[in-house]
Amino acid sequence: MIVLSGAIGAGKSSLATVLSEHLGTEAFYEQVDNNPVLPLFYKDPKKYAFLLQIYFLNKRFESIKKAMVQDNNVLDRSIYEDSLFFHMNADMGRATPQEVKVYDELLANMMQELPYAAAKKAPDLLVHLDISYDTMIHRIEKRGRSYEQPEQDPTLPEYYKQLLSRYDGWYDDYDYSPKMKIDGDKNDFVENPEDRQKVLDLIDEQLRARGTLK
Ligand SMILES: Nc1ncnc2c1ncn2[C@@H]1O[C@H](COP(=O)(O)OP(=O)(O)OP(=O)(O)O)[C@@H](O)[C@H]1O
Ligand SMILES: Nc1nc(=O)c2ncn([C@H]3C[C@H](O)[C@@H](CO)O3)c2[nH]1
Repeated sequence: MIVLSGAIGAGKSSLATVLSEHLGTEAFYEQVDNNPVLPLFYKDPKKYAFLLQIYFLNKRFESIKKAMVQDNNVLDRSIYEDSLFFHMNADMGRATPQEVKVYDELLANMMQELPYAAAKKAPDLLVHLDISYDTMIHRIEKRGRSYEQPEQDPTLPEYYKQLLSRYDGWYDDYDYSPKMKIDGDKNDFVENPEDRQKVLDLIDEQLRARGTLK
């Protein structure tokens, strides 16, 4: 299983589609448009942060179990980033220490079950999409989910900045699997065929080195 990571609008879903088509495997997408809790969270984060996190954790675990049955299936966000999101929200006062404790223990418990529920415990490769703040805002606007737009909520730019800054340390510390970084500012794998090929070649190279691509 290949897992993608990156901040909001980094291009994970887009790359999941491109990469899974290239490899002839299946992509598993985060529950967004059909997620009943996400708009509630953006409207009232303090009330819904914990519920949203449990929702994502449950869906992510379900996707991992399905994705891990075949080499090179692509998951468009890692379970480890959910924890990054939640701890940031908790630090902002949107979850209680008790909720954090319950979440952390539930996550640890579920991760222990993973080798029994799925074929492996960790991904074969993490592909991180690195983007700047300007790119993040531009992509969020381009995609146009109403509840994510800064004009809906003046605190969102600060939320996005904090999220991005936490991602730097998160990637450096990530050691559950081999990892690689793609410059998501410079490589337009959505519209530019040359950039797309370049990114696919970089990923193929890593997969060959790991023996999951012949
Ligand atoms: N490398 C890229 N170059 C140019 N545009 C891109 C690139 N990657 C994604 N986009 C565009 O940016 C927007 C967000 O992309 P996408 O939905 O794939 O991001 P995401 O990381 O899955 O976001 P989220 O975390 O919110 O689900 C889309 O409009 C997409 O077409
Ligand atoms: N609070 C919170 N915790 C998560 O684990 C999490 N995972 C994703 N998201 C939000 C970001 C995008 O708006 C949207 C799509 O990625 O969902 C999250 N929000």
